[in-house]
Order: sequence, then structure tokens, then C-alpha cells
Amino acid sequence: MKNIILIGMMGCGKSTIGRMLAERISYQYIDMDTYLENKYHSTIPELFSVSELYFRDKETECCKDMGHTDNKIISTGGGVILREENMLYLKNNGLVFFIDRPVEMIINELNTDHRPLLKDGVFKLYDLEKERRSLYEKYADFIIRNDQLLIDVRDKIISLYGKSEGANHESGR
Ligand SMILES: Nc1ncnc2c1ncn2[C@@H]1O[C@H](COP(=O)(O)OP(=O)(O)OP(=O)(O)O)[C@@H](O)[C@H]1O
Ligand SMILES: O=C(O)C1=C[C@@H](O)[C@@H](O)[C@H](O)C1
Ligand SMILES: [Mg+2]
Repeated sequence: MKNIILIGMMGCGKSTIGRMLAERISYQYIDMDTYLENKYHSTIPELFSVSELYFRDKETECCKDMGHTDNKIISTGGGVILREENMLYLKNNGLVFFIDRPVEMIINELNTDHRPLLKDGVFKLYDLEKERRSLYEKYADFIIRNDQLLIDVRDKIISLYGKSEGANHESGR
């Protein structure tokens, strides 16, 4: 069965929802930011301190790794949509869900430590969202509005995933 890939802005709920999904359907959960930090034995701020390009190249390598897996719940870094190549790897064997949480809600919760792109303040999130929304939408198989109970978001994703994988199964894909 395909991976479930969660994309969206920093702090939109990918990790929280990812862990809830994994527990519910007994899939392994992978947080790509953590995977990347372990793979390269460096923190994200350390990689960014070389350059953003350096970090983005490492991120692409991790997407390539994910393209060879299945039956995983994968939460991605907020900027994964910046390279088409990343999304081709992830979509190779994954169904993509855009977790769409209003920026005002994100700002209430977000801790900006360890987030190089928010070093000038959390309000940079509005600019990032303006730049990135169309990309999240472009790559999403499904858009899930996250302004409701987390458990309802989880169940919606499971239902859409089940229907999609069931349809593929019946058509022999
Ligand atoms: N529907 C919701 N109801 C209540 N709290 C929520 C909801 N969605 C997200 N949150 C809260 O928002 C915060 C950020 O969520 P989370 O860490 O899962 O986001 P993320 O997308 O993984 O962020 P990042 O990977 O950029 O750190 C958490 O405290 C989470 O509990
Ligand atoms: O939105 C982004 O570009 C990022 C989000 C984080 O998850 C990390 O992947 C990193 O801090 C970059
Ligand atoms: Mg996360």
C-alpha cells in the first residue's frame, strides 16, 4: 500500500496528525526533518548555516529514500514542495495530503526556536504561505482543512486513503 505523505506549512499539524495516523492504522511513522538530521548527523540550523541550498540538497536525497518505501506515514519539511524533483520521488509511491491550517491558528502555537526561516519573527509565515500555497495545492491529491478536532482530521485522511487504495486495488493498479 502507498505511503501517506503529509505536506503543509511549518506548524500546520503534520507531526501530530502523522503520529495519530500511524497509531490508528499501525503504519510506521517517519518525520523527514528528524530522518534528515539522523542521516546527516547534523541539526537543521547547522545545515542551513552552510547554506539553504546545502540543506535543500540533503532534503532531496531524503525524498529519494522515501520513494523506495511503502506502508509509511511521512510528515515532510515545510519547504519540500520547493523542488518538483522532491515531489516526484514522494508521489512515486505515496498519496499526498495538504494539511491546510490557517496561519493565524499556527501562530498561536508555534515555537520559532530552531527554525532558520523564521529568525526574523513568526510573521514571516504570512509571506511564506503566500509564496507556497499554490505549490501545496498543485502537489496535493487531497486538501484537508485543519481547523477542526485533530481526531476528525485523522479520520478524514484514513477514509480518503482507504477509498483511494481500494479503488486502485479493484482496478488492478
Ligand atoms: N486541529 C488542531 N487542534 C489543536 N491543536 C492543533 C491542531 N493542529 C495542530 N495543532 C497544534 O499545532 C502545533 C504544531 O503541530 P505540529 O508540530 O504537528 O506541526 P508540524 O506541521 O509538524 O510542524 P513542524 O514540523 O514545522 O514543526 C502542535 O502543538 C499541535 O498540537
Ligand atoms: O518551511 C521550510 O522551508 C522548512 C520547514 C521545516 O520543517 C524544516 O524542514 C526547515 O526548517 C525548512
Ligand atoms: Mg513536524
